[in-house]
Amino acid sequence: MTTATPVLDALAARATSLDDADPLAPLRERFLLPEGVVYLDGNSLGALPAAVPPAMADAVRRQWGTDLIRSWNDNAWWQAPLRVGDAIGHLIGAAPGQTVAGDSTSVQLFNALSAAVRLRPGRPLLLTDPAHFPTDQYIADSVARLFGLEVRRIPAAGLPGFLAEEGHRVAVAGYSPVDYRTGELHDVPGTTRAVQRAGALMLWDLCHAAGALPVRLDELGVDLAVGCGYKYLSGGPGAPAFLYVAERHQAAFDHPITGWNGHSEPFGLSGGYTPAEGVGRARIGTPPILSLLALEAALTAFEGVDMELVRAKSLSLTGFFQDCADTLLAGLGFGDVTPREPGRRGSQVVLRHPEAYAMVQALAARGVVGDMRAPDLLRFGVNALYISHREVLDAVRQLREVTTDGEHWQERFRLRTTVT
Ligand SMILES: Cc1ncc(COP(=O)(O)O)c(C=O)c1O
Ligand SMILES: Nc1c(O)cccc1C(=O)C[C@H](N)C(=O)O
Repeated sequence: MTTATPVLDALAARATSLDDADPLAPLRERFLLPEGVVYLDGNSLGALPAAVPPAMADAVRRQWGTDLIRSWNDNAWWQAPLRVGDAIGHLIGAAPGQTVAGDSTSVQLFNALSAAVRLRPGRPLLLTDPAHFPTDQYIADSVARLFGLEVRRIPAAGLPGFLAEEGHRVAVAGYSPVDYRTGELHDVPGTTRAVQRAGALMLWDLCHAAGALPVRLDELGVDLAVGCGYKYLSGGPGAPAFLYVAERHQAAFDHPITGWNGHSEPFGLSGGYTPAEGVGRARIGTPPILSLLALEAALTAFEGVDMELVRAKSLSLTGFFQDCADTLLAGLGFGDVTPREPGRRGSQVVLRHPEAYAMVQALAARGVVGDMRAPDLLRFGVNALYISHREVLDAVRQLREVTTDGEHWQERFRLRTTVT
C-alpha cells in the first residue's frame, strides 16, 4: 500500500531542507557505506570510516611486515593505548592523561568497579541499574561476590531517593547515560552529584554516549568511566574499549588485573608489581595493536568536529524519525518507547511492536538495517556523522510498506520454516 503523496511530499521537503542546512553533511564522505543501504545500526557496530582500510594496509604490510618488532618503538606501538585513549578522551571531555584504550568494555568494567570498591573501603553496597546492559550487571554481581559486597539494582530515576536513605553505605554506582533498549538519556550531572554527595564513586558506561553526544567528564567531576570503541566511535568489530580514571584517583587506583604493561618498569621484568605513574597503570597486557590502529584511524573521522553540532544533528534526526513515525505509522500497532523531550533522548529511536523481529528482518531484506531487542523492540540508531534526514524518512516509509504489505508475515513464515 502506498502512502498518500502529499503527506510524503511534505516530509520529503522537510528532510531535504534539513539536510541542505546540515553543517555536518560533508562528514559522510569520511565513511564507506554500501550503496542502497540505510544504516541505522551504528549504535551496535559503527560503519567503516574511509581512513581505516589504508591505515590497516600500512599497519599490516609496512609496520608488521617490514618493520617487524622494531615497530614497538619506531611506529610507536608501545604508546598506542595512551595515545588512542587521549584521542577518545578529547571526545568525552577528558583532558589528556586520564584515558587508556584496550581490552573489552567488560574487562574495563571489572577493573574499574573493583578499583572503585578498593577506593571506598567499608562501604558494602554496589549500585547498578536493573535496566543496565547485561554485562554491566553480571560484572557488578561478580565484583560484589569477590569483595563480599551486595549489589542493589536501583533504577536511575530512583537513585536520589535511595541515596538519601542508604548513600553512606554505597561504594560505587555504575550506570549508563543512555538506556540501550529505550534510548532514554538519564540525568548525568544530577546523578553524578547525588552519588558523590553520598561519598560514593560514580562510574559511567559510555558505550551509547561516546561519539554520540558531548560528555563532560572532567567538568562534571566524574570519577570513572568505561566505554566501547565499536559503536559511535566506529572502531570496528571488537574494537578496544576505554577506561577513564580521573587524575585525582590515579595514584590510589588499585585495579585487580595487574598486567606487566601497567608496571612502572615493564622491561625491568621484576617479579613484583609496582604500578606505573598516571593512567598508564591501568594498562594490562600486550594490547591488540592492529585493532588499536584501526580505532585510531577511525577517530580521525571526528577531526574538527564539534560534539555540540553532533548532538544537535542527532536530536534533529531522532526528532524527525519520531515525527515521520507519528505520520506514517499511525494506526499500524506501533508503540512509542523513546522519550519525546530532546533532553531525555540519546541517539536512537525505539518503537514497540509484537512483530518486531520479523519486521526488522523484512526491513533488512530491503536494505534498511536496524536491530531489535527482545521481545518486541525495534531499535534504530542514528550516527550524526553519516546519517541524513532523507534516510530517516526512507527507513520509516519502508517500515510502513513492510507493515501494510504484510511482508513481515512472509518473513515470519520464512523464519519458521527455515531449517538451519
Ligand atoms: C552499555 C553496554 N556496556 C557494555 C557492552 C558490551 O560490552 P563488551 O564490549 O565487553 O562486549 C554493551 C554492548 O554490547 C553495552 O551496550
Ligand atoms: N557488542 C555486540 C556484539 O559483539 C554483537 C552484537 C551486538 C553487540 C552490541 O553491541 C549490542 C549492544 N551493546 C546493544 O546495545 O544491544
